[in-house]
Amino acid sequence: MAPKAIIAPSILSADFASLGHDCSKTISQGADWLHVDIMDGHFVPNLTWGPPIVAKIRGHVDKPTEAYGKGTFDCHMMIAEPKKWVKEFKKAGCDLYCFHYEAAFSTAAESPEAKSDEKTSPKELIKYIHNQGMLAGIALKPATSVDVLWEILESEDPKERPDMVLIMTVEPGFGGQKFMASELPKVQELRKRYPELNIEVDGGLGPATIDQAADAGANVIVAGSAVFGAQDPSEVIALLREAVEKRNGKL
Ligand SMILES: O=C(CO)[C@@H](O)[C@H](O)COP(=O)(O)O
Ligand SMILES: [Fe+2]
Repeated sequence: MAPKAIIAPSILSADFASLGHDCSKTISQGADWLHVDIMDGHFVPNLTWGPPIVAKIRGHVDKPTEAYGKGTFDCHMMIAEPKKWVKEFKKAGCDLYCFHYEAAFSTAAESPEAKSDEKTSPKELIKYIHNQGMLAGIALKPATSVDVLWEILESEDPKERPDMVLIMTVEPGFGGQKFMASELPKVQELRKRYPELNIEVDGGLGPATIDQAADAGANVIVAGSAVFGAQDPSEVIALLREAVEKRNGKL
Protein backbone atom coordinates (compact mmCIF):
# COMPACT_ATOMS: atom_id res chain seq x y z
CA MET A 1 0.00 0.00 0.00
CA ALA A 2 1.38 3.38 -0.98
CA PRO A 3 1.62 5.72 2.01
CA LYS A 4 -0.95 8.50 2.25
CA ALA A 5 -0.38 12.02 0.98
CA ILE A 6 0.91 14.39 3.67
CA ILE A 7 1.14 18.11 2.99
CA ALA A 8 3.56 19.99 5.23
CA PRO A 9 3.81 23.75 4.63
CA SER A 10 7.23 25.14 5.54
CA ILE A 11 6.70 27.93 8.05
CA LEU A 12 9.92 29.55 6.87
CA SER A 13 7.61 31.44 4.49
CA ALA A 14 5.06 32.40 7.17
CA ASP A 15 4.82 35.90 8.66
CA PHE A 16 7.30 35.69 11.57
CA ALA A 17 5.52 38.52 13.38
CA SER A 18 2.37 36.40 13.62
CA LEU A 19 3.79 32.89 13.53
CA GLY A 20 1.30 31.29 15.93
CA HIS A 21 -1.65 32.63 13.97
CA ASP A 22 -0.15 31.66 10.58
CA CYS A 23 0.58 28.13 11.84
CA SER A 24 -2.93 27.46 13.13
CA LYS A 25 -4.39 29.03 9.98
CA THR A 26 -2.46 26.77 7.61
CA ILE A 27 -3.67 23.70 9.54
CA SER A 28 -7.28 24.92 9.24
CA GLN A 29 -6.67 25.46 5.51
CA GLY A 30 -6.03 21.74 5.09
CA ALA A 31 -2.36 21.19 5.92
CA ASP A 32 -1.51 17.91 7.68
CA TRP A 33 1.82 18.78 9.27
CA LEU A 34 3.90 21.87 9.89
CA HIS A 35 7.42 21.73 8.50
CA VAL A 36 9.61 23.62 10.95
CA ASP A 37 13.03 24.54 9.53
CA ILE A 38 15.73 24.79 12.18
CA MET A 39 18.97 26.40 10.97
CA ASP A 40 22.05 27.07 13.10
CA GLY A 41 24.24 29.29 10.90
CA HIS A 42 26.88 26.49 10.75
CA PHE A 43 25.39 23.56 8.89
CA VAL A 44 23.68 26.07 6.59
CA PRO A 45 24.44 29.77 6.09
CA ASN A 46 21.22 30.97 7.71
CA LEU A 47 19.64 31.18 11.18
CA THR A 48 16.04 30.56 12.18
CA TRP A 49 14.73 29.68 15.61
CA GLY A 50 15.26 27.36 18.55
CA PRO A 51 13.19 25.44 21.13
CA PRO A 52 11.51 28.45 22.85
CA ILE A 53 9.86 29.58 19.61
CA VAL A 54 8.84 26.03 18.70
CA ALA A 55 7.24 25.69 22.17
CA LYS A 56 5.34 28.95 21.63
CA ILE A 57 4.02 27.79 18.25
CA ARG A 58 3.02 24.47 19.83
CA GLY A 59 0.64 26.45 22.02
CA HIS A 60 -1.27 27.45 18.87
CA VAL A 61 -1.47 24.02 17.21
CA ASP A 62 -3.04 20.93 18.87
CA LYS A 63 -0.70 17.97 19.32
CA PRO A 64 -1.44 15.08 16.93
CA THR A 65 -3.62 12.40 18.49
CA GLU A 66 -1.76 9.60 16.67
CA ALA A 67 1.65 9.05 15.06
CA TYR A 68 1.89 11.00 11.77
CA GLY A 69 -1.46 12.71 12.57
CA LYS A 70 -2.71 16.21 11.87
CA GLY A 71 -0.64 18.87 13.60
CA THR A 72 2.61 16.86 13.53
CA PHE A 73 5.63 19.15 13.97
CA ASP A 74 8.07 17.93 11.35
CA CYS A 75 11.32 19.54 12.51
CA HIS A 76 13.91 19.73 9.73
CA MET A 77 17.16 20.03 11.67
CA MET A 78 19.69 21.84 9.51
CA ILE A 79 22.16 21.89 12.39
CA ALA A 80 25.76 20.72 12.83
CA GLU A 81 25.18 18.84 16.12
CA PRO A 82 21.84 17.07 15.89
CA LYS A 83 22.21 14.83 18.95
CA LYS A 84 22.70 17.80 21.26
CA TRP A 85 19.21 19.17 20.63
CA VAL A 86 17.01 16.05 20.62
CA LYS A 87 15.76 16.36 24.22
CA GLU A 88 15.20 20.13 23.98
CA PHE A 89 13.09 19.82 20.83
CA LYS A 90 11.10 16.94 22.32
CA LYS A 91 10.30 19.19 25.30
CA ALA A 92 9.35 22.02 22.94
CA GLY A 93 6.74 19.83 21.22
CA CYS A 94 8.52 18.37 18.18
CA ASP A 95 6.96 15.10 16.94
CA LEU A 96 9.32 14.14 14.12
CA TYR A 97 13.02 14.98 14.41
CA CYS A 98 14.60 14.88 10.97
CA PHE A 99 18.39 15.29 11.03
CA HIS A 100 20.82 15.51 8.14
CA TYR A 101 22.89 12.42 7.31
CA GLU A 102 25.84 14.75 6.63
CA ALA A 103 25.77 16.00 10.26
CA ALA A 104 25.02 12.67 11.91
CA PHE A 105 28.64 11.75 12.65
CA SER A 106 29.24 14.83 14.79
CA THR A 107 30.32 14.55 18.41
CA ALA A 108 27.71 12.98 20.61
CA ALA A 109 26.85 15.51 23.33
CA GLU A 110 23.37 14.86 24.70
CA SER A 111 22.50 18.41 25.77
CA PRO A 112 23.61 21.99 25.07
CA GLU A 113 25.66 21.98 28.34
CA ALA A 114 27.30 18.56 27.91
CA LYS A 115 30.63 18.05 26.16
CA SER A 116 31.62 14.86 24.41
CA ASP A 117 34.34 13.74 22.00
CA GLU A 118 32.53 10.55 21.12
CA LYS A 119 31.30 10.20 17.58
CA THR A 120 27.79 9.09 16.83
CA SER A 121 26.29 7.45 13.73
CA PRO A 122 22.99 7.80 11.86
CA LYS A 123 21.66 4.50 13.25
CA GLU A 124 22.60 5.40 16.84
CA LEU A 125 21.00 8.79 16.44
CA ILE A 126 17.76 7.32 15.06
CA LYS A 127 17.59 4.94 18.02
CA TYR A 128 18.25 7.82 20.43
CA ILE A 129 15.44 9.89 18.88
CA HIS A 130 13.06 6.92 19.11
CA ASN A 131 14.01 6.37 22.74
CA GLN A 132 13.10 9.99 23.45
CA GLY A 133 9.60 9.32 22.08
CA MET A 134 9.75 11.00 18.66
CA LEU A 135 9.55 9.79 15.09
CA ALA A 136 12.92 9.96 13.34
CA GLY A 137 13.70 11.24 9.86
CA ILE A 138 16.94 11.33 7.91
CA ALA A 139 17.60 14.01 5.28
CA LEU A 140 20.02 14.08 2.34
CA LYS A 141 21.54 17.15 0.73
CA PRO A 142 21.69 17.15 -3.07
CA ALA A 143 25.38 16.12 -3.12
CA THR A 144 24.80 13.02 -0.97
CA SER A 145 24.18 9.70 -2.71
CA VAL A 146 21.03 7.78 -1.85
CA ASP A 147 23.25 4.69 -1.52
CA VAL A 148 24.25 5.76 2.00
CA LEU A 149 20.71 4.90 3.12
CA TRP A 150 20.43 1.22 2.24
CA GLU A 151 22.41 -0.04 5.21
CA ILE A 152 20.38 2.19 7.56
CA LEU A 153 17.01 1.19 6.13
CA GLU A 154 17.98 -2.48 6.39
CA SER A 155 19.11 -2.32 10.02
CA GLU A 156 18.20 -5.44 12.00
CA ASP A 157 17.06 -3.32 14.94
CA PRO A 158 13.74 -1.61 14.01
CA LYS A 159 14.58 1.22 16.40
CA GLU A 160 17.53 2.09 14.14
CA ARG A 161 15.35 2.44 11.04
CA PRO A 162 14.01 5.89 10.05
CA ASP A 163 10.29 6.62 9.85
CA MET A 164 10.86 9.01 6.98
CA VAL A 165 13.52 9.93 4.43
CA LEU A 166 13.79 13.55 3.26
CA ILE A 167 15.27 14.19 -0.17
CA MET A 168 16.25 17.84 -0.53
CA THR A 169 15.30 19.27 -3.92
CA VAL A 170 17.26 22.50 -3.26
CA GLU A 171 20.46 23.26 -1.34
CA PRO A 172 19.28 23.61 2.26
CA GLY A 173 19.37 27.10 3.77
CA PHE A 174 16.72 29.26 2.16
CA GLY A 175 13.12 29.21 1.00
CA GLY A 176 12.00 30.27 -2.47
CA GLN A 177 14.71 28.47 -4.47
CA LYS A 178 14.39 26.67 -7.80
CA PHE A 179 13.33 23.00 -7.73
CA MET A 180 16.12 20.55 -8.70
CA ALA A 181 14.54 17.76 -10.75
CA SER A 182 17.98 16.12 -10.78
CA GLU A 183 17.18 14.81 -7.24
CA LEU A 184 14.14 12.80 -8.30
CA PRO A 185 15.99 9.60 -9.26
CA LYS A 186 16.77 9.24 -5.52
CA VAL A 187 13.03 9.32 -4.80
CA GLN A 188 12.33 6.80 -7.57
CA GLU A 189 14.97 4.40 -6.29
CA LEU A 190 13.69 4.67 -2.70
CA ARG A 191 10.08 4.14 -3.77
CA LYS A 192 11.02 1.12 -5.90
CA ARG A 193 12.72 -0.56 -2.94
CA TYR A 194 10.37 0.66 -0.18
CA PRO A 195 6.72 0.92 -1.33
CA GLU A 196 5.53 1.90 2.17
CA LEU A 197 8.24 4.33 3.23
CA ASN A 198 7.37 7.96 3.93
CA ILE A 199 9.43 9.90 1.39
CA GLU A 200 9.47 13.67 1.82
CA VAL A 201 10.62 16.20 -0.75
CA ASP A 202 11.55 19.74 0.22
CA GLY A 203 12.47 22.77 -1.86
CA GLY A 204 10.81 24.45 -4.81
CA LEU A 205 7.60 22.39 -4.62
CA GLY A 206 4.39 23.94 -5.90
CA PRO A 207 1.76 23.60 -8.63
CA ALA A 208 4.43 23.68 -11.38
CA THR A 209 6.66 20.92 -9.92
CA ILE A 210 4.38 18.65 -7.87
CA ASP A 211 3.54 16.22 -10.69
CA GLN A 212 7.21 15.32 -11.22
CA ALA A 213 7.74 14.75 -7.50
CA ALA A 214 4.52 12.75 -7.10
CA ASP A 215 5.28 10.63 -10.18
CA ALA A 216 8.70 9.83 -8.73
CA GLY A 217 6.96 8.50 -5.61
CA ALA A 218 7.16 11.26 -2.98
CA ASN A 219 4.22 11.28 -0.55
CA VAL A 220 5.24 13.93 2.03
CA ILE A 221 5.27 17.31 0.33
CA VAL A 222 6.90 20.38 1.86
CA ALA A 223 5.95 23.71 0.30
CA GLY A 224 6.78 27.10 1.78
CA SER A 225 6.52 29.98 -0.67
CA ALA A 226 3.93 28.16 -2.83
CA VAL A 227 1.53 27.84 0.14
CA PHE A 228 2.16 30.98 2.17
CA GLY A 229 2.55 33.15 -0.95
CA ALA A 230 -0.70 31.93 -2.54
CA GLN A 231 -3.87 33.99 -2.86
CA ASP A 232 -5.75 30.89 -1.72
CA PRO A 233 -3.46 28.56 0.27
CA SER A 234 -6.22 25.96 0.72
CA GLU A 235 -6.47 25.57 -3.05
CA VAL A 236 -2.71 24.96 -3.35
CA ILE A 237 -2.74 22.46 -0.46
CA ALA A 238 -5.62 20.58 -2.14
CA LEU A 239 -3.82 20.57 -5.49
CA LEU A 240 -0.62 19.15 -3.95
CA ARG A 241 -2.61 16.44 -2.19
CA GLU A 242 -4.54 15.52 -5.32
CA ALA A 243 -1.30 15.04 -7.32
CA VAL A 244 0.03 12.54 -4.75
CA GLU A 245 -3.30 10.73 -4.46
CA LYS A 246 -3.57 10.48 -8.24
CA ARG A 247 -0.16 8.85 -8.36
CA ASN A 248 -1.10 6.50 -5.52
CA GLY A 249 -4.18 5.43 -7.47
CA LYS A 250 -1.87 4.36 -10.29
CA LEU A 251 0.07 1.91 -8.10
O1 LIG B 1 14.49 23.38 4.21
C1 LIG B 1 14.18 24.27 3.46
C2 LIG B 1 15.20 25.20 2.94
O2 LIG B 1 16.42 24.87 3.48
C3 LIG B 1 12.78 24.32 3.03
O3 LIG B 1 11.89 23.74 3.94
C4 LIG B 1 12.25 25.58 2.44
O4 LIG B 1 11.80 26.47 3.41
C5 LIG B 1 11.15 25.32 1.46
O5 LIG B 1 10.74 26.51 0.91
P1 LIG B 1 10.15 26.61 -0.57
O6 LIG B 1 11.24 26.17 -1.51
O7 LIG B 1 8.97 25.69 -0.62
O8 LIG B 1 9.79 28.04 -0.70
FE1 LIG C 1 12.98 22.15 5.15
